[in-house]
Amino acid sequence: MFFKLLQLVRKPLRATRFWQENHLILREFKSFRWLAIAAVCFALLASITEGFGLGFLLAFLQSLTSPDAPPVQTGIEWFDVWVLGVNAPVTQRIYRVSGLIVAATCIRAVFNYLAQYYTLTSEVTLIDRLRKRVFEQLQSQRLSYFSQTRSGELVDVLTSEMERIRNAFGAMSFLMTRAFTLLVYAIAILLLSWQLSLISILLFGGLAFGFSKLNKRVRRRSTRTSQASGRLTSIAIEFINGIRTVQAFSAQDFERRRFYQASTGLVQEWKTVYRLSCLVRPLAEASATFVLVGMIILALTNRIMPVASLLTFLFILFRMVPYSQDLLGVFSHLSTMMGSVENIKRLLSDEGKQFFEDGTRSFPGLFHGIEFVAVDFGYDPDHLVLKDINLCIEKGKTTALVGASGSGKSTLADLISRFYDPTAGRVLLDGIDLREFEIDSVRHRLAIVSQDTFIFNASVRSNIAYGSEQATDSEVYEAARLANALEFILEMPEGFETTLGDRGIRLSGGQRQRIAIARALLRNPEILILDEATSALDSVSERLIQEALEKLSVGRTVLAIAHRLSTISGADKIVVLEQGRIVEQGGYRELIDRRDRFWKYYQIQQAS
Ligand SMILES: Nc1ncnc2c1ncn2[C@@H]1O[C@H](COP(=O)(O)OP(=O)(O)OP(=O)(O)O)[C@@H](O)[C@H]1O
Repeated sequence: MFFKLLQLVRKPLRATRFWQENHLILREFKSFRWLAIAAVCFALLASITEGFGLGFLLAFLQSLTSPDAPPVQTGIEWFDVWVLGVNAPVTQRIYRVSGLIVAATCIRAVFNYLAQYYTLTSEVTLIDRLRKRVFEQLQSQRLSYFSQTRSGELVDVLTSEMERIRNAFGAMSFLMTRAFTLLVYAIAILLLSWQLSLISILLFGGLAFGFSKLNKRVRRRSTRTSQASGRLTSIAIEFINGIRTVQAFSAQDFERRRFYQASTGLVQEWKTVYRLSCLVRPLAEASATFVLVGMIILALTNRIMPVASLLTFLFILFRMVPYSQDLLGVFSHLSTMMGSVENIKRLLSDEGKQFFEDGTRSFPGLFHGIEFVAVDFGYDPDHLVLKDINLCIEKGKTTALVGASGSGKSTLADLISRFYDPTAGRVLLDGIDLREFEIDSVRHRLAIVSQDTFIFNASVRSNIAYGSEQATDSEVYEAARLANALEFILEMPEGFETTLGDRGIRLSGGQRQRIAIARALLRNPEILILDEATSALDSVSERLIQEALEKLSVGRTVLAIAHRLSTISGADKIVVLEQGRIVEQGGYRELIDRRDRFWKYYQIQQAS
């Protein structure tokens, strides 16, 4: 009694835990619950119709084997008399029952069709919702999240893992329909002979228990296949994205080894899973046949029931066996999907993630300037990249950042766009903390022309109008003209409609940069961040770009990160960074005359 009570309490607890563990996925059902309910209802109706079919089959067999015995009846008088024809001659009864069997099969087929349709529709809707949620989650992550996570793993979750979840959902709905039908079968055999049913349930229950242990082992191994698959995708994506570097450094062999190793590793993991999961079906088949044969012998030797009932009983049992096998097979298949479920849950979960906290003020535009007050910053808080930065970037002026590679110039610029927040200190826009502003209102007035401008696999026009979708064709044309990009764009086969290929692979470095300048010009930004390309350009490209940048900078607040000191001779203020600290600042001539840090850089560049 005590144990029964304990079990009653434990069941809802287990259901609650299941909900808690999977609510990130399960809550998505809300949006398509009617579809799911329709699927369940039709599956249920199909199973009930199957039950009727079995009743008709019993009546059919009875009429054949014992024509004189009273036929099985439903107890509903009008149905028994008018439809089953219990009072009619035996041949007519056989015809009627045959017709009923055909009708039940047809109706069941219709219900099955509807159940399957609604299930599949629910399936794709669930995946659509999950994919969008994962995407939203990624959108709300800080930039630091992406530098800590391998892009391949994220892509893997958005593509293959989603596909596996879709399979899992399909398997679950299959499980549900099979379970309904099995329930109907169980009721039917119980009605035919509860003793024989009890023996079958005990024996089959024992088998199912044994197989659930096997499934648990499969589940544990499957998590490792998901990890291995993520690793493989990561390597593939890195290889494709870095193909220029791979070829330039003749690193094909290294990449091949890395890829082959990961691929073979994945195969090994799958092999281990398959070794276990493939055991389930044949083992189940063999043991079930053994049990069934035993039962037939038992029923025949002990004459437990009339022949028609025994035939129906066995017919149902024979149908139950593959259904139960399917059920077990699906369980083990589901077990292999648990790794994917865990990966998606990890992405959807908020735990351990730092979300971007947006401000509430709308940024009205810059009136005085941007100020850094005692700013410290470190990608990892124990290792500061910027230390005690105090700096004023005046409105309408050009401020240039100079310093050795790795001194923190790009990082400092990134703090203005709020890609990162200071570890200590504040960045102020007209005296107000940047964190108080709605970031979109700030970014709308800001443009970045950086070393690694991303070119999308879209037309030249879409690339220039990226982020300014409302721009007219003539505005795009004008921006391209001002950016000195018009000439090479018009030379392309389809002009502005030419597709640029993955990451702008069809463009030269200088052309890419001019597209970036046109993109910035179109935004007409108040604040401009220029991260000069470190890669050397030919002198014509350099002059064209410099000219375009000068046009772009007119009347704007500019923060320029310079590698070539010649490009910043016109800057209003030059700031020299060394190991994350400002070591010198002032006008170009003033710093040259001071003959200190900036002068040293100047000397080095002059010499080279
Ligand atoms: N996403 C990141 N995660 C961790 N560390 C980073 C990241 N980006 C840059 N760093 C580190 O921060 C330091 C400053 O880098 P930053 O890119 O700001 O220098 P920089 O002066 O702009 O260099 P360069 O002139 O070569 O572009 C470097 O030590 C760099 O390794």
